[in-house]
Amino acid sequence: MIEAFGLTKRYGAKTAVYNLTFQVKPGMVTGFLGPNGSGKSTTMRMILGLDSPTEGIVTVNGLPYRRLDNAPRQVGALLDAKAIHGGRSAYHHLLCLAQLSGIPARRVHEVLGVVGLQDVARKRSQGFSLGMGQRLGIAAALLGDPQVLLFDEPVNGLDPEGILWIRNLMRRLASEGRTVFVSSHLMSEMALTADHLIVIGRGQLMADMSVKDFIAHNSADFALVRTPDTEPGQREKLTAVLTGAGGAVRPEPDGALRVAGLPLPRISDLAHEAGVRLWELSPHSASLEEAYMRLTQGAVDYRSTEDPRSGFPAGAPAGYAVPPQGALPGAPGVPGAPGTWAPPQGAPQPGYAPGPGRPVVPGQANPYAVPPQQPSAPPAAPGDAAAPSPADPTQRDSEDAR
Ligand SMILES: Nc1ncnc2c1ncn2[C@@H]1O[C@H](COP(=O)(O)OP(=O)(O)OP(=O)(O)O)[C@@H](O)[C@H]1O
Repeated sequence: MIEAFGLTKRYGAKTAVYNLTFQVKPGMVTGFLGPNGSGKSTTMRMILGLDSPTEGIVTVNGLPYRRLDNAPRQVGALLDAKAIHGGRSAYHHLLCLAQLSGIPARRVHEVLGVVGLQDVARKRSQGFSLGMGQRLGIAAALLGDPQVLLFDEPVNGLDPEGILWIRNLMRRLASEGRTVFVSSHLMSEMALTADHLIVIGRGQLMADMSVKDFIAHNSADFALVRTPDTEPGQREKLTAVLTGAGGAVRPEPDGALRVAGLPLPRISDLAHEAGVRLWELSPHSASLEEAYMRLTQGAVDYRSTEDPRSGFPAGAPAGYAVPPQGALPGAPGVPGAPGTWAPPQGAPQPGYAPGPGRPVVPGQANPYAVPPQQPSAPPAAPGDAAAPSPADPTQRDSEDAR
């Protein structure tokens, strides 16, 4: 059992965690959710005695971590999977940890098997992929066969198979009666893994309830209603009618209306009576992810803004400029249709910008342009639509530990 009472942590003027009181009970997986910078890692560090609370207290099995007798046998944690001596093999890394806590060497073999790293156990961990590093961190957490386990973002960098494996592992550990506390940004993942949720925003408690209750409170049904785009007055008319009938109506960014509190046949009848034509009337359920976003939207520290692309023309988003129709061999003749043409492989064209998202400015020297290799190819025409972005260069680490 983990118990926090009035837990507060300040770093100078910054309050990272404020007055948190909660319990993490044994026999279940408790998800610890919050946006970036909301104080999850700080809370976990305080639980593990790596940071001292400014105010309040947090205990594990009734005592602050630093007062626990042979703490690694009672509490296991994955905090930062990269915090490993890269020159050591997985086996030696775990053996060192085991020796420090009086854990027998045979346990190292056991946990290597549990996390599926037995075949690479003698390899230096600096060559490990992100997923292998996570597995090694989890092996270290399991080493002392502890009753209490903390995992900070354990699915980071894992592929779908790895995520499923972690989910099953957490559930199994909880079913053995252990206390399992897992932080994540991903509501959707926690909905599948956790029994209970603790949600924080800007360091403060926002929800502490079972996943079942969270779903019951937050996944309200609603209807999406769309009137003809060509008749904007219809949308306003329908909004007034539905609101008057007791519906909660909210405009969606794409022009549809989101209507809660009225059944679909009633919406249809009301629209018919008001003489409003409908292009769409469809049932929906708010996802848990949406409910979580709604809950925490006032507590998000980092918000993106639109990219105004000042000085760049509209319609040339990807760094390719489509030349005039028929100008290049192999280009299908679809003039000006974005996303229908890609340059032939191995033949960069004028105006090609290496890397996604670098637009081309017609009439200006393109600072990213590769010098033309085919002098006969014509320059990009101003206002031409762009072809699709180059392939996403990001690639997942291969997960060779399995
Ligand atoms: N050592 C520190 N010194 C100063 N500020 C800190 C320190 N550690 C954390 N913070 C600040 O405290 C706040 C909470 O950080 P924390 O890392 O606990 O959040 P988090 O929820 O784990 O974020 P993420 O999901 O991005 O990992 C942040 O604003 C962070 O910048």
